[in-house]
Amino acid sequence: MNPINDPMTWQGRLPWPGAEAHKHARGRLGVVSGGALSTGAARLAARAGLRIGAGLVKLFCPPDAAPVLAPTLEAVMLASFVSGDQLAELAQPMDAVVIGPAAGLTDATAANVAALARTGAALVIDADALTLFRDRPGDLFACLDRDDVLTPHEGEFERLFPGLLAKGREAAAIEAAERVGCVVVLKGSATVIAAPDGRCVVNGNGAPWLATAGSGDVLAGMIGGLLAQHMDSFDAACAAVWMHADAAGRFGPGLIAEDLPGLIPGVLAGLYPG
Ligand SMILES: NC(=O)C1=CN([C@@H]2O[C@H](COP(=O)(O)OP(=O)(O)OC[C@H]3O[C@@H](n4cnc5c(N)ncnc54)[C@H](OP(=O)(O)O)[C@@H]3O)[C@@H](O)[C@H]2O)[C@@H](O)CC1
Ligand SMILES: Nc1ncnc2c1ncn2[C@@H]1O[C@H](COP(=O)(O)OP(=O)(O)O)[C@@H](O)[C@H]1O
Repeated sequence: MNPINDPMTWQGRLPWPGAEAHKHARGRLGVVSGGALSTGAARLAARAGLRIGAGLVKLFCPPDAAPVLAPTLEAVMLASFVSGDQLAELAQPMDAVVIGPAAGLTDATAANVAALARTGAALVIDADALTLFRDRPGDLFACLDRDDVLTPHEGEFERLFPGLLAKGREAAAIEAAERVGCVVVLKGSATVIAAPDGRCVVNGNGAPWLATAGSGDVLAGMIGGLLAQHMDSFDAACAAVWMHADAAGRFGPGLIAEDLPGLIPGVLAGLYPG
């Protein structure tokens, strides 16, 4: 049995802006959007990344999505790309990038993952960017390094690591993290967070209100927002998972994913040492 995800273990390493902070110094987060009919998930992730403290958040979208996204955005910035190479160019200045939420199960998404892996950004790989590699998981694993974070639910985990869940969720997450060489967040009512060096914790403040469409997209943005602020990937995953659940618990019945980013300031205030 691995330890419970205890804020005491990461609270002291949460990133807070110093007096001399400016937005670029706080950390830049990119989020890749799907096409015109699939922009909501990336917007949820982007807003969450901004709320958790990334100084600048930019959505990267295919050209058809730009006129859909532009009228919906305020603080979140926007740029469009036509190829993986162009996405990599846009992502080059980013400290972290989230890809997967409603990205599309397409060759273009696979090419975008490979292109992002060529940048220095830490990656959060979620949803479609996991599922699309079900028949060729090695192609995804070749793109990863130890700063990156995979965020599968059990269905997505089984697609990448067939049969591994039979060992139990904790053992499965630990073995998966060792295999891929990055942090694995196996989501569920008791989310397991495992690092390639064998660290593993189980989240204990899970709230069933999170069982609602889009809540995983918000979590991906929260992890990305902490990675963008140069938090260690395992700490970032642990902190985001706990804060995500704490936010849901504060709201309770009726929660929808759109509510979560606006609850982050209250959660942060409870952790702020100042
Ligand atoms: N606002 C937006 O725009 C949103 C957009 N979204 C985007 O939509 C796209 C498709 O999303 P999706 O939900 O259809 O895909 P996925 O979650 O793979 O489910 C497929 C099947 O997997 C299975 N399954 C097994 N275990 C499971 C588990 N623990 N949790 C969940 N499922 C589990 C289950 O099979 P079943 O149990 O029904 O047999 C299920 O039917 C994707 O791009 C996503 O990012 C969403 O994020 C929502 C908000
Ligand atoms: N019963 C539950 N108790 C606690 N957390 C849950 C429960 N069900 C889902 N969650 C959390 O909600 C999120 C759902 O993410 P995901 O399945 O990726 O949804 P989506 O793709 O709709 O965003 C995960 O963080 C998961 O841990």
